[in-house]
Amino acid sequence: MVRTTMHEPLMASDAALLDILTGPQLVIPPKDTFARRDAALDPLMMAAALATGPHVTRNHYAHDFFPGVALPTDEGSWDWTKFTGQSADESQPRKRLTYVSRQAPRKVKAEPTSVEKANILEVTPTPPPVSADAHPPRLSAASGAQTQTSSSSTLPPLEVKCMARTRIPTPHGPAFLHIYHNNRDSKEHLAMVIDPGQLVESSSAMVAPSIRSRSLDAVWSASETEMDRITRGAYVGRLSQAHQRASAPSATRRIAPIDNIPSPLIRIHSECFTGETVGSMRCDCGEQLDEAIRLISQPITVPSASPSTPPTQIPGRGAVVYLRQEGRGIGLLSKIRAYNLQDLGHDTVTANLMLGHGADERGYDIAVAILRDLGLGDREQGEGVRVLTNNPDKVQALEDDGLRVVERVPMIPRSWRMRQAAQDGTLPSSHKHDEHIAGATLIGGNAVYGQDLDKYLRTKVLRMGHILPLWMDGEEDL
Ligand SMILES: Nc1nc2c(ncn2[C@@H]2O[C@H](COP(=O)(O)OP(=O)(O)OP(=O)(O)O)[C@@H](O)[C@H]2O)c(=O)[nH]1
Repeated sequence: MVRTTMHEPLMASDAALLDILTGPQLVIPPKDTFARRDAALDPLMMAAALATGPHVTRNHYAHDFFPGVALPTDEGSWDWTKFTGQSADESQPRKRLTYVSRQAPRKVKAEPTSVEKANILEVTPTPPPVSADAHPPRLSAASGAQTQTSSSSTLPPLEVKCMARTRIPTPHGPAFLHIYHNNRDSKEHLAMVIDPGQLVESSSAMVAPSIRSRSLDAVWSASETEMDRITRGAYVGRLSQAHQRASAPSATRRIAPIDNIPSPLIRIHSECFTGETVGSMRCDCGEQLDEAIRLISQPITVPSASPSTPPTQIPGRGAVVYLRQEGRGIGLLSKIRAYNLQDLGHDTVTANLMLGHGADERGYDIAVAILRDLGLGDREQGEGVRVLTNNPDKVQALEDDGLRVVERVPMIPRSWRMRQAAQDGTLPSSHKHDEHIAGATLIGGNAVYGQDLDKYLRTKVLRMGHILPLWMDGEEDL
């Protein structure tokens, strides 16, 4: 990779560059250390070096060189500062390097390193101006939503900013996908806002307040045009060739709960590539994402104030916040390793512990900040929320991070609900075989049954305290 041509021998400067990239310490060499060759390779390599190493946060995947390892706990493999390349026995050859990607466990990286602290302190006081097409590393306090809580006193207040929003038609109805940036990690966390009332152009038709991002609707720069705003999604009504109206910045306002209208329904969902993208039945994540969008999209019946007037129906409203914390925060690589341990007979909690991780390493402060930006669940201003989850620890964590939760709404696995209905004799015969449809955990799918899935659901109830009536052995066959 370092050679300029296939047959050219490794130059001294190449070797020095390689040492920097693979060495135990990140040392930035003085300018002009290396003789310039023929390509923009050095800046690229230096960028690669800067993007790895001890300053990565726990949310970054680190791509770097290590001795080949079997388990992440071996040889301090997550901690490249421990690797010297030298064997204890000087007569032995240097250890061979392999190229790997991994994520440090939360408990190790939650405390920022000195380099991280320096970066944070250096950038935060003077945030760069934000333009519609720029992706700023830090956010402007004027347009970003801040949380009051900070996981560490050394970190600046958490800020999130919605960079773009667009309409997504789903099998359950329309939604607005919002992409968020934040000043804690480099991931693009998402929010699916379900509020089809917003697609109606006349505001008089809206009964409930619109769920809109304050940071998206804010003015980002004096020079931004109406087209800049519309392109990033700061528009009202439904966008079409005939209708293009930019939104006005929304002042921070108190959204009072409206009489009789239930608080918005929300779900905080953590990324699961296997369950959501390839329909893995080792977990229920794909189904839960789909079920959350379906449940939030259900029309809401609003009882009338007087017994003589019939109830009215309004469109469903709420949001799914989608956090990029794969595998309960341990990352896809560790999750895949955990699956192999599960195939050896361990359950998901034990497998995590065997790999040196906690049972659950997720955090919810970014989700709470995103909801606050959407005017949801804010203790001071905004509506309380009803949260779709079976996990009482998640509710507690959300409340600790400042979310106003007014109700926990359970999510019953579709296969358990269907088997219950079959047992009660209330299952329509046309549904009898639906739960075996291949790939049915994917969006818009149906109930699906599998032994791995059942084992996972039972672990959640028996080992993780999820609040679900347990479907007992021997009752699974329809
Ligand atoms: N470590 C690990 N993570 C898993 C496994 N299966 C699914 N996940 C991850 O678990 C996360 C979902 O968390 P769950 O524990 O299923 O559910 P929850 O979010 O705590 O609770 P609910 O709100 O009721 O769904 C996703 O990020 C998945 O990628 C597994 O076997 N091991």
